[in-house]
Amino acid sequence: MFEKTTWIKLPRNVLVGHDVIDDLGEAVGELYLTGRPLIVTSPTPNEIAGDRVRAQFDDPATAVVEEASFDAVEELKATAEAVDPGYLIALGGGKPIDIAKMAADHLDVGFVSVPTVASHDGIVSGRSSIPEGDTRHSVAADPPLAVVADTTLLAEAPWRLTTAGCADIISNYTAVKDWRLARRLRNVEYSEYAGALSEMTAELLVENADMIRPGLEESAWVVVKALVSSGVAMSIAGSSRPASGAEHLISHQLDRIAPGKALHGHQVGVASIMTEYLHSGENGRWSAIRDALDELDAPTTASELGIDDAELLAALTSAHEIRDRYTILQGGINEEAAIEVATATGVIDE
Ligand SMILES: NC(=O)C1=CN([C@@H]2O[C@H](COP(=O)(O)OP(=O)(O)OC[C@H]3O[C@@H](n4cnc5c(N)ncnc54)[C@H](OP(=O)(O)O)[C@@H]3O)[C@@H](O)[C@H]2O)C=CC1
Ligand SMILES: O=C(CO)COP(=O)(O)O
Ligand SMILES: [Zn+2]
Repeated sequence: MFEKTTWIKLPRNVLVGHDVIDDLGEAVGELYLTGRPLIVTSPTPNEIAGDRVRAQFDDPATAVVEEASFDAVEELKATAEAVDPGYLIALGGGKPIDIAKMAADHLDVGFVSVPTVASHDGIVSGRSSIPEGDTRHSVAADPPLAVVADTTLLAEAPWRLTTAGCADIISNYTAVKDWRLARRLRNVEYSEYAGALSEMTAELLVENADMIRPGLEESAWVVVKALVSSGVAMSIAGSSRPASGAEHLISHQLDRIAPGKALHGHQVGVASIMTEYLHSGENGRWSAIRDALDELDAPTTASELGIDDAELLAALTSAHEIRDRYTILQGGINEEAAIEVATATGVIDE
């Protein structure tokens, strides 16, 4: 008997464009939500756009979060108990969006994502990534009911955050390769639809790389649409598999070994150059991934990440230990092989 059930949760309204933050009230109105909103933001986005958001709602409450942590989620839930919101609006980068996403899930209310930076695909996905001690937990939660991404604001945000978003998308190439490998060798459930969407998203971004430049609204548009697509691929898959393979394992290890040194997207981009080499060898597409990252001003070496060679090699050789996810690094890579891949790809100097 056919017993599979598919349950795909996706945003209902996705609004991307010039000054669309002023249409947030209308976009939320179409969701038939009731009650007052609790706006979850962090200091800079609150300063930049908080008043524009608040002006569109009756009796909004605001919570400003300073850090991404499980304590911050609990504090937000306590604030929500006091203000009794009908739904949450997350305004900012990954930090307030992840916290609001997780708190909304616990409170059983909806949330709307209003990203002010295009730094990674978590701004639209159904996953929160919350650090705890030297570990990072990737927690499943419902994706946003709506995403309102104002390209005017996103184009003005720091360029390095946008290049990190681009690199997070480019890493989808190797994430999908790892997923297919896991299907072949471990019979892991695989979605052709999600895999193809994720790969096509990376392809489109690379094809448009020459028009992704600082300060250009068109660039913000291309990047945020790619992030939305990647989030949709994860929602279809019901996991982060289409966008997170061995390159993400290496990045998660770097977060433990060298915390705070580089952005998530930049780490997964550099790691992706190496995992592509491991998949396809010296004549594979690793140099195309490196060139695409370079064209987008994203780092391609450990030193550009601000990470020293020993830290990179430690992350590479221990990445397989942190999660039960079959990838090209299954069983681990030894020190000699790690040096070989890192030097052959130019990630560390010979
Ligand atoms: N869910 C997922 O799948 C993933 C989640 N993450 C999580 O996301 C977080 C990192 O994401 P990131 O977006 O970098 O986080 P932040 O929310 O910390 O934003 C990055 C920085 O940009 C500032 N900022 C926000 N908007 C603007 C703007 N328009 N102009 C200028 N500055 C702005 C913030 O200011 P301020 O300091 O005032 O907030 C902050 O300093 C981490 O907590 C990480 O764990 C990472 C990868 C994947
Ligand atoms: O960053 C992500 C996808 O780009 C989320 O992946 P993780 O599940 O590894 O946290
Ligand atoms: Zn990522």
